[in-house]
Amino acid sequence: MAVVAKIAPSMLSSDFANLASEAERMLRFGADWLHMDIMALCPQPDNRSSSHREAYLDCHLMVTNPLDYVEPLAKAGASGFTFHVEVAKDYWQDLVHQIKVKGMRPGVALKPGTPVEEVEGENPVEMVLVMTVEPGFGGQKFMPETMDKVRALRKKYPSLDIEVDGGLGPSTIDMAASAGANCIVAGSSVFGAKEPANVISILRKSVRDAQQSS
Ligand SMILES: O=C(CO)[C@H](O)[C@H](O)COP(=O)(O)O
Ligand SMILES: [Fe+2]
Repeated sequence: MAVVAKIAPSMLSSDFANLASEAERMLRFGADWLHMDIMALCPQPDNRSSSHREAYLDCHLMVTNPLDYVEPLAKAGASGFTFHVEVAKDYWQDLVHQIKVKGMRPGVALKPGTPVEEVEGENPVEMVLVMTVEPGFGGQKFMPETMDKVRALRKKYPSLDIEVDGGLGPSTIDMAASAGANCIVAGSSVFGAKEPANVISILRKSVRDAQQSS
């Protein structure tokens, strides 16, 4: 069975002064997940409004000490916990275990220069995030050369969630979708659009079309 398309607007591009209503707006527009880029700020348990308590929070940890975030993020209601393998090379499998124990879905992120071999191991992750820009901020240019990694992962793991993050929008989605990505993070292309719902549906359609023609 094909993996399911998940469209995840990146809240990094949202209006931070109105985070709750921005989240609600995206869910209304058809977002499957809310992508939360965590650098220094960490959501506290009481910060979730009741209206989006059920939303899937796809947390992308861009921190050097992901282990310190397992407990607080679990308490805050994180759904997915994706950390960068580059900062946890010696203990990433143990970290995956701890994330699972806390009831979150573990994911491992790869910077553009990190090979897929870094995430092969005995304690399987539920998602691999292939960064399609250097991590750090929104609005950067998509790097097509990262698609080789998406293709290699999809070939080896037909039912793994493969996420792409950085520079995704209507003009780049077909490259990612045809390479085999099914979880699509999009910040500026969604939040900067006149009609975000249209962009979300274009992204989803591209993933579904690519799956049907593969
Ligand atoms: O992890 C990220 C940057 O490193 C983000 O998810 C970023 O917000 C993506 O934004 P855009 O879609 O505008 O490239
Ligand atoms: Fe991200």
